[in-house]
Amino acid sequence: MDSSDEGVQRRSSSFQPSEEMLNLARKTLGREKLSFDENEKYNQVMSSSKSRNELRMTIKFIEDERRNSMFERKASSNIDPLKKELMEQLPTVFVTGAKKCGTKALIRFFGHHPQVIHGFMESPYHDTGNPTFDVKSYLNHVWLMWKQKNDIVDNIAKIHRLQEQQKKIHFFGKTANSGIKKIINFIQSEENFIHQSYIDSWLENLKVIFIVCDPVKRLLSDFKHVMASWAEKSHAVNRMFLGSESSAYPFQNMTFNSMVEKYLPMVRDRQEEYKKHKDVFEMFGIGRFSAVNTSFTNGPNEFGIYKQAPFIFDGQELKTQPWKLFQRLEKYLGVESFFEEANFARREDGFYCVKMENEELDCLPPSKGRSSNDTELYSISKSTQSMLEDFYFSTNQKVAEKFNVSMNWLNTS
Ligand SMILES: Nc1ncnc2c1ncn2[C@@H]1O[C@H](COP(=O)(O)OS(=O)(=O)O)[C@@H](OP(=O)(O)O)[C@H]1O
Repeated sequence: MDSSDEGVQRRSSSFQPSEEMLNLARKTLGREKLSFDENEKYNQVMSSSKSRNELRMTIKFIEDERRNSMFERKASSNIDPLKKELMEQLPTVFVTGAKKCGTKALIRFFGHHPQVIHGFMESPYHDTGNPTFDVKSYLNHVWLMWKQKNDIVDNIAKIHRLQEQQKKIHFFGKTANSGIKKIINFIQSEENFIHQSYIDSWLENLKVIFIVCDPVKRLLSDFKHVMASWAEKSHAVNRMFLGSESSAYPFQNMTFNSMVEKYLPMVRDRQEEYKKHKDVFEMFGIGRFSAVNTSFTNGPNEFGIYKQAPFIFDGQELKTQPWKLFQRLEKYLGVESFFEEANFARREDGFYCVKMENEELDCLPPSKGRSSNDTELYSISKSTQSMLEDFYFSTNQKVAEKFNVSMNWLNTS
């Protein structure tokens, strides 16, 4: 049995659904018609919250197994992840930060810099509990990014050009902070997994860009995306089978104000109760940016596991004067000057896009940038605003002071 098999074994042992539940869950996922007996069973399951939850866990169990086998196929694909060339392709700049603050816009637009390579996909670290397998899968994935070619990027050609000109290459990856830590811990503790000299110099030079943004607007954006996917996926399995109070869609019938009114007091004052709603817990928690404090500092000149200070900025800057932000970022990375106002143009709804050499615009897909279509559902009352501002104030202020980040929203309260 190789190490990846061990991972699958470990994953499967925690929850073992019954054959009957598996059958029901498979049919549910495949939207297959149920026989009379199965239908009876299904109604029985749905009438009790305990067995409904078991069905939900069984569906998740099947989905996890499918995903794991997909990773396994990837990890054992024709590229040997242990090959030196591949191993030495870890991102040299990680783009991370709070969800919905603009990580995609940053990586895609800054990727037009002549010294930057980025892929047209995220580089998530999937934690299956088997770090050897997970890091191999990660390496495979970044290898695909490294050599990607489409209408907008041609990485191989760009890499060749940079090598010929003997210019430094910066390889951008969009990976969550927790994943970055796991990768670093693994390659440091696993002797000879990747050449030690490579690891040492990689870590010494590794740069991290962390995006924050107004936590109230961020929360609203998260809320909108959940609501939109709820509306768009009316036939989604979750929606059909998980009942109105499911943890996947706990606020489907609420406005933003009523959602905050219900859940914020739980987050703040009644954490035990709140733990039942893990997804919502995370949704509120992200805007505290506590990951910045825990990841980057052990003291004024130490940055935790990182050797270099992070570049932290307010994602709002991507919407106002992105070229100014990009010029600061060029300095931080030590790359040649490239971006100026003329590299940008606004799309119809006001969001910026990058103007490419052929004059065409490179914009984010329309699903990004929904902030403009406000409705009653998404309005923020004064009391919601001030409750949320109070909730986020002190943790945000700490980050602003320690890392000298300008956070305009802190001055309004
Ligand atoms: N130029 C441009 N085009 C489109 N969108 C832009 C741009 N600049 C910043 N943004 C903002 O990015 C928000 C999405 O952030 P993320 O990419 O971090 O979201 S995600 O967490 O990866 O899903 C997205 O949030 P919403 O407006 O709520 O969709 C945008 O506000």
